[in-house]
Amino acid sequence: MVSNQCIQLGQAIGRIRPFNEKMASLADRHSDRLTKPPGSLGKLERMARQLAGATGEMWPDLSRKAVIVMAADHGVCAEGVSAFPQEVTGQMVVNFLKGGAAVNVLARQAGADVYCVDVGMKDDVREEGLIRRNVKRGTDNIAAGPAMDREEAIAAVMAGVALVDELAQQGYRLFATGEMGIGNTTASAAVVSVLTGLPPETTVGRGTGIDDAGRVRKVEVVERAIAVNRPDPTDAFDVLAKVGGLEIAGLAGVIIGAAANGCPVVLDGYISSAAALIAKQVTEMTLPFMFASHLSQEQGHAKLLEALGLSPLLHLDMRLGEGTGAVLCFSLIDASLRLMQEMATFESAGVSRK
Ligand SMILES: Cc1cc2ncn([C@H]3O[C@H](COP(=O)(O)O)[C@@H](O)[C@H]3O)c2cc1C
Ligand SMILES: O=C(O)c1cccnc1
Repeated sequence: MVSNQCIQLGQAIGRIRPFNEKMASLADRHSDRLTKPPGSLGKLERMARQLAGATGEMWPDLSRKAVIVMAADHGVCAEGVSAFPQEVTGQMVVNFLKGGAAVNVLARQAGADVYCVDVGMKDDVREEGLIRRNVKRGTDNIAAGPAMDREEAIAAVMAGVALVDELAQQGYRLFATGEMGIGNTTASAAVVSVLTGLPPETTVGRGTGIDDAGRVRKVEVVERAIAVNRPDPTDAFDVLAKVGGLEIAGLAGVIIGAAANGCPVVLDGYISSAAALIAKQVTEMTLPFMFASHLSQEQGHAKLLEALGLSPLLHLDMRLGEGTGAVLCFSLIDASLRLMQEMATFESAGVSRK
């Protein structure tokens, strides 16, 4: 039976417009008329091209910006895969809502709003400002069986799509992906291993800072999760349901939703990029809307970005998550658009060229 959620997801995918090559070429042409050697602004120029092609506008107004922090818990924490206890997820969510986390500070600096979503937290947090879209009170332990069922995975994806639809209605045009979920680098590594074929030895990192022995255990846990669940790498929802997480699913939905609304979406670190791999698997049409913000210190992130065909803008040795790296790149996107709009051309400034 095809559920209502599946139909809505199909409709969202159907709304994604293909990359506008004509607008991208116009952006390139304009860029080459500006008072600089062609290509000398590097990725800032390529960004302007991609923004034009993705939005279908030469000068998109991306002044309204939102970072969506999807929060969820992970049953796999029972295997001792994180350096922090599970209750930190809920405690950090309260911190986000009070404005005290790193992502809040960086969002204030970037002129962006933070939206925190309970898509799968274990605790029923009722703090003011929390967007309550709980699909399941934490995943089950992926080392012993599936994280969730397929319907729950699709419902979490749709929670992300629907939220972006709402925010786009309110005028937001630029999104960043963020997350909070103790244990989520383990689920992300499992998703990445299944979808890329890379062994867990390559995709498993230290997350919040586990030691060598902890990492050996984490690799073994991811190997077991894949062996026990046997997810189908050609079926993104099977992968999400068997070895994923509710925030990873929610963020895949945010990415699909952004694309459906013609809005660029800036990816944060490892977990966000794992969600992007899911979105890419659902439809490659999401790819032109994605920007990779930074290269996380988390092992495997470089290979994951390679699998997405994306090149990170920043190398800051960060390994936090929450959306921090993505929000930092909002100012680079603003810079790219501003250069395109405000720089003089060779003609207008009377600067010679051959
Ligand atoms: C205080 C604190 C704030 C955080 N903000 C993001 N994360 C990050 O750490 C978690 C993933 O690492 P692991 O898989 O090792 O648990 C996620 O919640 C992620 O967003 C945090 C972690 C902690 C402890
Ligand atoms: O890259 C990330 O997103 C990350 C890395 C470590 C811990 N939490 C998040």
